[in-house]
Amino acid sequence: MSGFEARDPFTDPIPDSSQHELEQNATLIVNRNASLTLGTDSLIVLGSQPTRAIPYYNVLWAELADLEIIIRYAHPTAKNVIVVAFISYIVDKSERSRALAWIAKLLDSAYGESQRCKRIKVLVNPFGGKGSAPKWFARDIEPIFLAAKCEVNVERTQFKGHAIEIAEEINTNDFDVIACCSGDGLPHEVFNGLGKKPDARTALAKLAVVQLPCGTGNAMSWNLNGTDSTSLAALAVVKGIRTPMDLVSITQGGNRFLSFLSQSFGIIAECDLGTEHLRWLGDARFTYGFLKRVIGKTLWPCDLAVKVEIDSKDQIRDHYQAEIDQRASMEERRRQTTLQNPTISPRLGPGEALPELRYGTATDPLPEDWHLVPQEKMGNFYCGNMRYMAADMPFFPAALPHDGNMDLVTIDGDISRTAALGLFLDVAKNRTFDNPLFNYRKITGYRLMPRGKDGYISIDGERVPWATFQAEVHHGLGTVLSRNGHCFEGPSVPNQSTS
Ligand SMILES: Nc1ncnc2c1ncn2[C@@H]1O[C@H](COP(=O)(O)OP(=O)(O)OP(=O)(O)O)[C@@H](O)[C@H]1O
Repeated sequence: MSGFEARDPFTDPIPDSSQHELEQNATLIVNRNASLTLGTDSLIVLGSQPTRAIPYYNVLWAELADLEIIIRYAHPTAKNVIVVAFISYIVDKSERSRALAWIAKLLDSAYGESQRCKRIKVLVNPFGGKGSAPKWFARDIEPIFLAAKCEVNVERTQFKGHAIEIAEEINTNDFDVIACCSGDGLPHEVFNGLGKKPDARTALAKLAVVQLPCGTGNAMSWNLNGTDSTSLAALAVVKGIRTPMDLVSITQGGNRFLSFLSQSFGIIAECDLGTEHLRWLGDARFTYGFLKRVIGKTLWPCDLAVKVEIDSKDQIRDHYQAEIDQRASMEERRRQTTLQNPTISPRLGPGEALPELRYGTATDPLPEDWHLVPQEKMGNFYCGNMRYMAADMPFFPAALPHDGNMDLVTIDGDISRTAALGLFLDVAKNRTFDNPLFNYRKITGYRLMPRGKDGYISIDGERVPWATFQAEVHHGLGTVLSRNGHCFEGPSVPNQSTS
């Protein structure tokens, strides 16, 4: 995947000689022929054969046991696999206090603003990954958590909806993270379980929800961990930075629930949910469903009202850049809400249930400035809260974790088959944003009324009834862990028009 590879943590080169001119106290002599030096991006192990650089990102833990210094780290054994490895040396008795100070510095560099020793509630879907999730957790994930001194409490989900109950009942003081060894279904349930708590806002601000990719759809992990490798994702969670994330309230009939990923109506929903019987085809079932409907030029007429915030692509580009440029101030804000001493984001009052709905529910009269517009030619209605919808599907390149907006893409269903196919193929190459057929808006709410008897509406990949629904975004209501603390992984909105 472009964008991710450039930041591969294992490509850190051994520094050149100028970088060896480091402060004296950065180096710990561990025996006559060996030394450990804190370099710019890596721990440099001199005296081992050959000289090695271990990127700080890979350092899991370091400690002094009596006079033995032990450093555990993630060692790559293949492009997408890491395992726990360690080095150990005996330090001289006279060096003991210097060694302790050196270890403290190493851990500062290894963790930066990421919380150490996270307390993680792990939920394992025994059916995730065609039944492999429990094995993958034990083999690829748990050893990394334990080597990083995380506290781990594991529970297998027993039935559909169990994760909602677990999250609703969890004591928010006992954990820092809820990690889902699953596809995208379990995180959806966990956000909703936390949302049912009487103090939902506090719970959603305190507990970071993460995914350890064990499903077929692992969009959350692609967005936040930049991978669907279980071991790399485990390391990303260990090193993950708490990041507020917008969540979306969906109302339909008398129900209200949360969406963290996407809502779709039209070709995407049909390809996802309408091809379940073709699961044996693997990922190809989506392509098959897509081609079938493109060839048929299927339309999904509906009525749609949208609360648009930004509708020009140039302005969306500027908005995206401005949010990215604010990184320092976001980090500052996050520092004030570190997990060790959690306080609630200034936008949220502590101890309260889910926020009031600004725009009412799907059954209320439409807000005054909203207008239902008939959409006779709707082909694809796709509203996203994250960048990736699946591996190599960065459908929403301008999506940001907490800009207080949803990203809406609509595409007419009567465009030529060649154009539709071109758009589909261009998503993976991140070349759709400037295509005039790819209608892209930043929005804060919408109501969609489907027409016809029946069809598919997908919320976070789950089917909901074929009936009017309404969505509105809540700025920074949830919390996740991300690699960089401020944006999703992968290619972002192109700098300038590519069309
Ligand atoms: N023990 C269980 N028995 C039956 N269903 C379960 C069990 N545990 C979890 N589930 C259900 O499995 C679904 C979630 O699966 P998962 O999170 O792996 O996401 P998914 O995206 O649906 O999976 P996949 O990506 O493999 O298609 C949820 O609906 C959840 O309630």
